[in-house]
Amino acid sequence: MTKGPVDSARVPRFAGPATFARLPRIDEVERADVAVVGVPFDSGVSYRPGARFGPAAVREASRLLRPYHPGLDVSPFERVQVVDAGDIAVNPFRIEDAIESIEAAAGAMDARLVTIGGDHTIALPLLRTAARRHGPVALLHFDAHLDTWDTYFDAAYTHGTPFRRAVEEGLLDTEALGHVGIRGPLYGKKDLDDDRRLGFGIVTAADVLRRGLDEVIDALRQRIGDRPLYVSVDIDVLDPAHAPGTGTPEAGGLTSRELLEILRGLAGCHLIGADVVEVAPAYDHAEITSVAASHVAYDLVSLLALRENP
Ligand SMILES: N=C(N)NCCCC(=O)O
Ligand SMILES: [Zn+2]
Ligand SMILES: [Zn+2]
Repeated sequence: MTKGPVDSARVPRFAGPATFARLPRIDEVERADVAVVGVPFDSGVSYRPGARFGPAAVREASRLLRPYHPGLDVSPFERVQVVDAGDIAVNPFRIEDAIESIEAAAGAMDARLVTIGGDHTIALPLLRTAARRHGPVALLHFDAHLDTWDTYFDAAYTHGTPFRRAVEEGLLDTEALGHVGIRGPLYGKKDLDDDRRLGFGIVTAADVLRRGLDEVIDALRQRIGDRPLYVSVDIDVLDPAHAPGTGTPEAGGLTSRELLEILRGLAGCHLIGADVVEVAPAYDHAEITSVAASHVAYDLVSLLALRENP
């Protein structure tokens, strides 16, 4: 038996403090299979700040989630024990310190994680934890941006650089790396050459439109196979119409429907962990972005729940 969310037929969903999907806190259960954890950290951003408030906004927006996922035909909270593990509290003034704390805290959690950011810097320590458990992992990275740049103002650890660092540290299986949703101006053509050299394949936002979802999903599944897979979702992969509340918005992005369908197309893959990052509520309107992020997180939890044996 699992302990599920607060019953919204008995306690109105707008009452009480918000845990993700109104799930129990980690201290309310004996063990957890899947934990949703927040990382309120945004000291690695290059433009608009504010993703430190992402975890709280996504939890608020997640009050309306319901326990059965018809697209994947699964009741994730019955199938496995899902909890809200609260926030990892990290140093907002020293990025390297914060990265170490995230790595330590994530490594100490005995559950598969869906992490809510926070800016994209946090993917690096999360990938370190994933690689320590599984060896180099396959990565699907949903984002408008490559995030394989080298440095900003000589800083190596920023939200534009986590995946270059991850390749350099040997955390990723370079046979199985994909970006999805890439678009927008770059600093130069070299950005793409560097990215390719690191091992990444790119499905652009235009590819999603032109090739269509089924073909894109097939190609991604072929590239990943049954390797241990980490999924990192920068909410700016969505068009600013679908996610205005983010720090580095780019026109011409995916719809939330497209993103959710691609995620559902990964059913059965060997997902081992995931994050949803870059929700900056101060730029949001009517919870558009945090609602989208809460559904993305729900789909990721559902994908993890589908595969009971991690
Ligand atoms: N990871 C996100 N969201 N953005 C990276 C943008 C880096 C830049 O300002 O060029
Ligand atoms: Zn981005
Ligand atoms: Zn990013």
